[in-house]
Amino acid sequence: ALIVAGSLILGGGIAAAEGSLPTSGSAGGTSMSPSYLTDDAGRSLILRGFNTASSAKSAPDGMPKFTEDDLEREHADMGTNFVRFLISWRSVEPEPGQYDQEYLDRVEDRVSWYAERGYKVMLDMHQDVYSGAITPEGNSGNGAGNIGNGAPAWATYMDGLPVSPQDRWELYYIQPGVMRAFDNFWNTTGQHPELVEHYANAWQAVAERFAGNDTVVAYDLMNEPWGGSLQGPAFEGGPLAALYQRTTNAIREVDQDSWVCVAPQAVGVNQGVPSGLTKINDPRAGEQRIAYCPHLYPLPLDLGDGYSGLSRTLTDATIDTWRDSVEHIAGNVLGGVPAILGEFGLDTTLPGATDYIDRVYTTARELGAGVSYWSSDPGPWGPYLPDGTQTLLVDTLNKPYPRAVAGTPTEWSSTVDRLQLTFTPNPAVTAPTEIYLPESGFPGGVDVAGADIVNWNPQSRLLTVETADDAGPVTVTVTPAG
Ligand SMILES: CN(C)c1ccc(C(=O)NC[C@H]2N[C@H](CO)[C@@H](O)[C@@H]2O)cc1
Repeated sequence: ALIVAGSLILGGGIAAAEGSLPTSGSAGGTSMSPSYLTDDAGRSLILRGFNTASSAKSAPDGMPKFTEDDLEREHADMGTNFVRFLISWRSVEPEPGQYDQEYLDRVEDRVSWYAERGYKVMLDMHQDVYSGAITPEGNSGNGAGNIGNGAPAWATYMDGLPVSPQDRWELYYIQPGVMRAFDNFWNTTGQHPELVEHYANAWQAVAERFAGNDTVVAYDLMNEPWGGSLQGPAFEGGPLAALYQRTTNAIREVDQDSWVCVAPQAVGVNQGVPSGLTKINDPRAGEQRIAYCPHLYPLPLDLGDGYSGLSRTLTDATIDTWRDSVEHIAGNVLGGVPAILGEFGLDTTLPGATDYIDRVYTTARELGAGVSYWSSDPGPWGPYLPDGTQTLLVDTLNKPYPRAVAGTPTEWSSTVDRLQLTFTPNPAVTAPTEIYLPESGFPGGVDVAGADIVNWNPQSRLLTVETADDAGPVTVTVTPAG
């Protein structure tokens, strides 16, 4: 089943995505007690940032149109601490078995921009519609494209099947040539067992470069997977899980510490349909460092009414079922792993946009999930228009949040001028808890109840606090100085 913009199109030869929306309550999941990625000091990370950037999809050099000054502005305006940074298989492995170290140098340069500002980076092996090589006009070079992107041309086997022009980019997914390219990649055809091997080895080459880099905290193995002729649990629990396991094993040969993030299939699950993803085992010693990275794009939002009226009601229902599925997959299926909302976003000019964004961040906060908003690219979806004008997103996102917690957070909430955090300190963590405070709510000094101030830096907007080790759950309340 192909779901696009308010309509459901049943594509021929495709098993409809299985699984029905849970009618009420949890989708069989148990409300998970959130777990978190941690930094080298052992602090629980609460990650807030952007996808950067869609412009990388068609760039010959694989880099986003995003400068260090752009990052400086984002950091100053919103205090973000995370990025889902788009990389591509075509750029990593331009020819079979040849890994482009100059491309990885360019990625490492960008990672250093984030490192200098205290960010964590998740590398996203991005694809949409398999590859730019699915159409001659869409392919600006070895799979760089703005219709499709991701796979290199040499890994794109359409077997001569057609790909005709489509009004909407999403519809290219069910074009015969694209379906075949995916079926060959997943080896559903039995003709190309080598492609998933190349994919896993390309990830190993990336992990080899960043294994010792503390800023790169996670690898998002595949963006919005599409199973071609295979859909739903048969795909997610079959070739998708197999690719994730093979790639995790390959990464762990060179990198024991980064989190491996696995995403469900996009169609259906982005819209709240329960995922059929199955367990991925982490061969590392100690705690499993697998994370779950779903996306959220409620279909009703595309009705054009934005987050208002019936569209809002249906969107809320979607968020509820989506949350149940996240709790079930992250909490039960994958074994109590952290979640990162890898993508969500909307046209900020739509009615109710601020309320929708707030609703999603509240859901993420309750799930203990990180968030990377789609996306930092200039335009009405993002924080800035092409002329640099701020959209409502900047003020909506620029709120206090705990960035790194010296223990396990149990709940937190904030308004522009108040933050409250309850957590159970971890005596093994000696680093202080770090909190971001926007200038709009904290123009001067700060008052802290429930903890001792270690430092307050009005330039970086970072407050650090510490609590007595032997305390049980502590509640820290931060307000502007009286
Ligand atoms: C038919 N298929 C497989 C399909 C259709 C639509 C999307 C989508 O809108 N995804 C949401 C956003 N995510 C990408 C980047 O990852 C953006 O281009 C989309 O707006 C995905 C898959």
